[in-house]
Amino acid sequence: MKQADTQFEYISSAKLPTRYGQFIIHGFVELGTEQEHVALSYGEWQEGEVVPIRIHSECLTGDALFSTRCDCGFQLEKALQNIVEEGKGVLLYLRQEGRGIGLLNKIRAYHLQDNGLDTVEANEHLGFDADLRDYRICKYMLDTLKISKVSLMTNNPRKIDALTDLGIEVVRRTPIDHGITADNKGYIRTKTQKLGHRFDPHLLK
Ligand SMILES: Nc1nc2c(ncn2[C@@H]2O[C@H](COP(=O)(O)OP(=O)(O)OP(=O)(O)O)[C@@H](O)[C@H]2O)c(=O)[nH]1
Ligand SMILES: [Zn+2]
Repeated sequence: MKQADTQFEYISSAKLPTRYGQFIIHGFVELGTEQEHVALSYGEWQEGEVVPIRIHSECLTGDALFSTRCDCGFQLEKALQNIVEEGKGVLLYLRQEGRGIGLLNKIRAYHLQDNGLDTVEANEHLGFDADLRDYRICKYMLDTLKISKVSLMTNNPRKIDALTDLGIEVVRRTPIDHGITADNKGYIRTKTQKLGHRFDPHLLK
């Protein structure tokens, strides 16, 4: 599995038993920034087979601290469950906290949202674009795992475009609309209106 790239490097893999099933965790590093990313794989596939995947952007508050301010923690859990139900799949866990602005800037952005700005306005107020995420490492991770065709769990069309531009065939999109709560409905509405996310309008009433 060892392969090198000028920008990314695969480091190592190990068993990762979880509440949902027995995954394997694969570690990667982005050279230069030394940013560390992981992929969790489950089951087996042939080269050229369509594999269910989720690209999950780090959200410490939602993924680890049970926040209901966003839908991330719910989506993370549902993605792992879906993969196990399908019998195979991969979760790419990218360390792009706060859509790329980092944890502390996300807390600054949350503070601005507590005072009335929406998620996009808050980023802009802090001098950032609405979404700074870079998906190039996905191609390297998927190549390492011998995946060229995917069924992608997402509500975000930008992820489909990013993978397609990188040469990964997105054969289908599966919505992942779990975790809509009274605390995050407004945030999700803003994502649909300003960031192009797709949600069933009935879920946001
Ligand atoms: N800057 C900023 N980042 C946020 C905010 N709320 C959540 N995030 C980050 O947004 C990222 C998740 O992005 P989302 O827009 O929820 O979803 P997505 O990954 O684009 O799309 P899906 O695949 O459909 O989940 C994580 O990195 C979170 O930390 C916020 O108010 N401001
Ligand atoms: Zn979140």
